[in-house]
Amino acid sequence: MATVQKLENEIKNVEKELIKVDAEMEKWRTKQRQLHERKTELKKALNKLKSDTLAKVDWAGIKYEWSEEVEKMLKDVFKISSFRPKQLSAINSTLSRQHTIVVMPTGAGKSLCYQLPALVEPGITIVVSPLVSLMEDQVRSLKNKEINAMLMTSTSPKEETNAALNALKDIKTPIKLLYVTPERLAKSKRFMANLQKCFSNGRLQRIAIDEVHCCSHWGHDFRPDYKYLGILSNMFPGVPLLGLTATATAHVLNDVQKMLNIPGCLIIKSTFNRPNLFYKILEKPTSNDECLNILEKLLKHRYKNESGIIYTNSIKDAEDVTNGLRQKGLKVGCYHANMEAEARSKVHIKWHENYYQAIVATIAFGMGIDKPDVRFVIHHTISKSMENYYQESGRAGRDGLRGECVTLYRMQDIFKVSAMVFSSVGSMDFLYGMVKYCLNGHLCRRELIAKHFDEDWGDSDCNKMCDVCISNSNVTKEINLESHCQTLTSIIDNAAKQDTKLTAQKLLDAWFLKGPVPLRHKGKEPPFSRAFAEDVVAYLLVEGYLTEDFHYTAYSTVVYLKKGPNMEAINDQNFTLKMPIRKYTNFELDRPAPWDNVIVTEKPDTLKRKSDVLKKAKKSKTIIIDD
Ligand SMILES: Nc1ncnc2c1ncn2[C@@H]1O[C@H](COP(=O)(O)OP(=O)(O)OP(=O)(O)O)[C@@H](O)[C@H]1O
Repeated sequence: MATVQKLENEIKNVEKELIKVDAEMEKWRTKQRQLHERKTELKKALNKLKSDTLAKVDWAGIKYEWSEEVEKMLKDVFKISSFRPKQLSAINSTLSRQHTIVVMPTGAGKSLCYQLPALVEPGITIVVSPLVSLMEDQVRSLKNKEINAMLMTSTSPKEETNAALNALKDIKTPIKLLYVTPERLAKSKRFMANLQKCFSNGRLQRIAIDEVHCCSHWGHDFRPDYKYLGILSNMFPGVPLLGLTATATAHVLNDVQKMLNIPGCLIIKSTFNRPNLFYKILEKPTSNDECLNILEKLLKHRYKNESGIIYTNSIKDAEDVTNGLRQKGLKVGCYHANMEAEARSKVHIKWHENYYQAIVATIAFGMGIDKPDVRFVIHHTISKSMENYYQESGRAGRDGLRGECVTLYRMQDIFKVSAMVFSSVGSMDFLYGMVKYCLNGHLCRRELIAKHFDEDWGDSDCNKMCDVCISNSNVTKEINLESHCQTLTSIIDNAAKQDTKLTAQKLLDAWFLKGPVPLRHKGKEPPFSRAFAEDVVAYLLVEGYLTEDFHYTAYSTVVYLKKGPNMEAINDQNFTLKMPIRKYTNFELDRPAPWDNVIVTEKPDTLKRKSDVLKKAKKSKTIIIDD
């Protein structure tokens, strides 16, 4: 008969067994996780190999049965004398029925890559586009070229929707391109049924997906509706998909291929270097008035009579800066998401027609800006990622003439942005990428941008078109941060003992022996300015020696600083940490920018466009042709 003792012993034995089983299971779970990770890595490597192999084909160099027709259409219909880099490769690959993703910077001419093939073959090209105004612009411009194109959105009048739906079924329709929003494409049963009909009639030529990065959570513009597009490759076998984007990071491209179900597809990537853009980081003053003074000088002198954009990171800032500049007699318009569509459109038009010298906008002013003569893009606050920065600053100089991209940077803005973005996945890494770009004072800014887009910069030349290269300094000075890390650690630990959290400003105060006495450290003041100390704090943050700690209050999010995971290393005997020292280079606010330093980004054989550029560059003295 079981005794209490016996049962208790057995329970103990079972518990011991369970511990063993748990340990064993944990081992297998780890093994399972590792295998999954390895499988994902291998799949990625396989897809990359497939993409790389396809990319080795000389798509532009081969003569195809359609080559003559393509050349003829280019000249006769589009009135363009020659292709820009990678356009012909993209056209030939999609006409060869390859699933292709085209990655080109803004304004490089992605639309031609699907508009021209649409005319070479019978049937219809579907163009999925996220923005109605963009679609309207394109359809208008196609109609001007006497190309039959239509659009279908949720707000299209009934007759237009019916006409578009009929065009899909009608084998005699003259329609060559049909633009649709992603939700129309996948959510409207009627549309899908007619598209199926178009496919079975052999008339579904290809599906172009503009702004294809919207498929990816990692993109700067994720749109949930894009996820429906994953069904297309299975539903319409043999119909090539052509994704187009200006976003080139490996993460995004990988995601897009996965979402569209076209792993290992051909990726055609053109360079992200915009040789005509000058990049500059400008020290942002602490007071709003001083900041407005800088903007005033820039608009009244450096950018006198020139057109541009000032990006802010909040609606309030956009309104304040607009009002501030208006009080100084400048003609600027304000643009943000809280305005009615009609008011936004009015501001856009006034800017387009150069009534406003500048538009002061949040990032709501984004896709579809096609003003060629934007001479300056000023970031009043840093962007939330390099990706965003490239897109936003890239709106300058679309005509190939000099454009200036000026970013006002100061440490405090990091926290303004992080408090807004910290809850979304990966956002802090994106933001820190942007901060690293601002803190950089020794590498060419173009090189950093190229690295961000996984592009090989090699020995390419910036032509002194960034503040780092113009400074002419080849020597990088560094500062040792070990002792400063010790001091900051002691301040943070001491505050924690007193149950006090430190914002960046409080941390700096304590470091400079200011603020509440109990929080100050026992040593000396740092041997440099507060502005330099801000750089040190920002550097330690982006390198993981400090970390942000977010706390909600009723009205806002407060950002405190605490020790980051890498701060542990200060206890190692061999710990060293050096920070490259940067200086803000000279930048004349009171004199016109050197507009005569013109860089023509076109290939020399694009004569028409080059001559356009030359005509516009009345003031030009130096023309550098980029071959
Ligand atoms: N080969 C070419 N030669 C001269 N001009 C061209 C060529 N290809 C396109 N363009 C012109 O360049 C301008 C920009 O083209 P497009 O709008 O297609 O750019 P995009 O890459 O789609 O830019 P975004 O990403 O901003 O939409 C258009 O005015 C277009 O007519």
